[in-house]
Amino acid sequence: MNGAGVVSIDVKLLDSRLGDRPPQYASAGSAGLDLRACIATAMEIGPGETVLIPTGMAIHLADPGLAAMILPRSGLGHKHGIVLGNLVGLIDSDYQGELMVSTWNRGRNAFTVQPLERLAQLVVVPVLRVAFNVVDDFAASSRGDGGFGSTGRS
Ligand SMILES: O=c1ccn([C@H]2C[C@H](O)[C@@H](COP(=O)(O)OP(=O)(O)OP(=O)(O)O)O2)c(=O)[nH]1
Repeated sequence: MNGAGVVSIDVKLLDSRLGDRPPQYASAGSAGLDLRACIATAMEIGPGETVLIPTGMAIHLADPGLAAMILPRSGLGHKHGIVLGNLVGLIDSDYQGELMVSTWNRGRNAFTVQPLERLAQLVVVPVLRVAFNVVDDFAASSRGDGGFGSTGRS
């Protein structure tokens, strides 16, 4: 991490249309980096259809203490029903292949993705890796095994 709290990540730009500029944060407070649809021509996605769309870039997080998540863009999801077929894409720190966006049209109308359209966003997050300690009983907690609405609706 550099002095500005920024983590340096290796990136390969696989599509010449991206030039030599990797995605940039849109504002000082942005958490996500927009991923573009690196498709040759406009692509119609019918209602209920899911297609795998390449982003033209690969990253190598390298540090097992990092992961990245591909998340939907809220405007596309809310207005057009364009979300992710896997709901969230999890990018492992040792993955070096092209980032792909499983693009699901959960809406009622066809949607046409344009070449280089900003389709989804990438968020890099810290990861805690754990070692499991197998036990017969847990130390008591106030919740115990209550879940799935055990505290009521409101
Ligand atoms: O939306 C996604 C999700 C995953 N990946 C890449 C990065 C990730 O590290 C790799 C494997 O993802 P995951 O472990 O979720 O896939 P899997 O279905 O469990 O396959 P595998 O057996 O390859 O792990 O695929 C993407 O490019 N986009």
